[in-house]
Amino acid sequence: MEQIAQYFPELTQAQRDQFAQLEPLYRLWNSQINVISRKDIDNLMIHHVLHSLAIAKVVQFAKGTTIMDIGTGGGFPGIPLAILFPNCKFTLVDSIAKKTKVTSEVAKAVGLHNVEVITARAEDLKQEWDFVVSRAVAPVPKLMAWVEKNIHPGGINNLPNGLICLKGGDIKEELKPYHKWATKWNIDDFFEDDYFVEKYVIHIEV
Ligand SMILES: C[S@@+](CC[C@H](N)C(=O)[O-])C[C@H]1O[C@@H](n2cnc3c(N)ncnc32)[C@H](O)[C@@H]1O
Repeated sequence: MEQIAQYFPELTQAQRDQFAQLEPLYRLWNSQINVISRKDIDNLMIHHVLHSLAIAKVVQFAKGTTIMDIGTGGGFPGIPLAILFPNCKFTLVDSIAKKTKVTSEVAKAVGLHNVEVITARAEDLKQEWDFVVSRAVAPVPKLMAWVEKNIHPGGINNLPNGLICLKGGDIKEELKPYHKWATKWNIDDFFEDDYFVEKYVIHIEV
């Protein structure tokens, strides 16, 4: 928990309590349904929770903003973001029901009233949101092909509505078609752990 508070000192006690609940909850659920690599569960707070929160270092979602997390798996980046932004509405989507079961149970146990969880394929979603967020799901062109229809342009935030994804390694090729609309931030400028070297937050305006 202190690893999170160090970078987000303005957390309320309620949010600190919610973040602190994540580790025991994910340990319990992950022993039944694998949503995080078993080798990585000891690194939950840095590799999964803090990594998800890198998005909050590039955009402070305003009250009422709607956000969809596509391919949320066990709830990343959606669950940590929903704790951090209690006045925004999050829809967490994955095509695999076993994974959305874990996400729903964690959201319920933590008392997140700003989260709905849907089992569906991205391609079939009809609803619209301000932002779509995503980690480790598909290359940017594929993500955009799936979800561009679900993002309405404009918005009330410091970044225009669009796709925000967490990416790593060499992403030059996948960003090429979007170079006019994409912005990239190095996560190791925000957080000190070596895990964040060559990891990026990417925003693409619609
Ligand atoms: C590698 S996991 C990443 C999970 C989570 N975002 C994370 O970072 O821990 C990729 C997830 O994307 C989901 N997924 C892949 N294609 C999808 C699609 N077309 N629609 C919805 N979910 C999809 C998979 O079911 C899987 O749970």
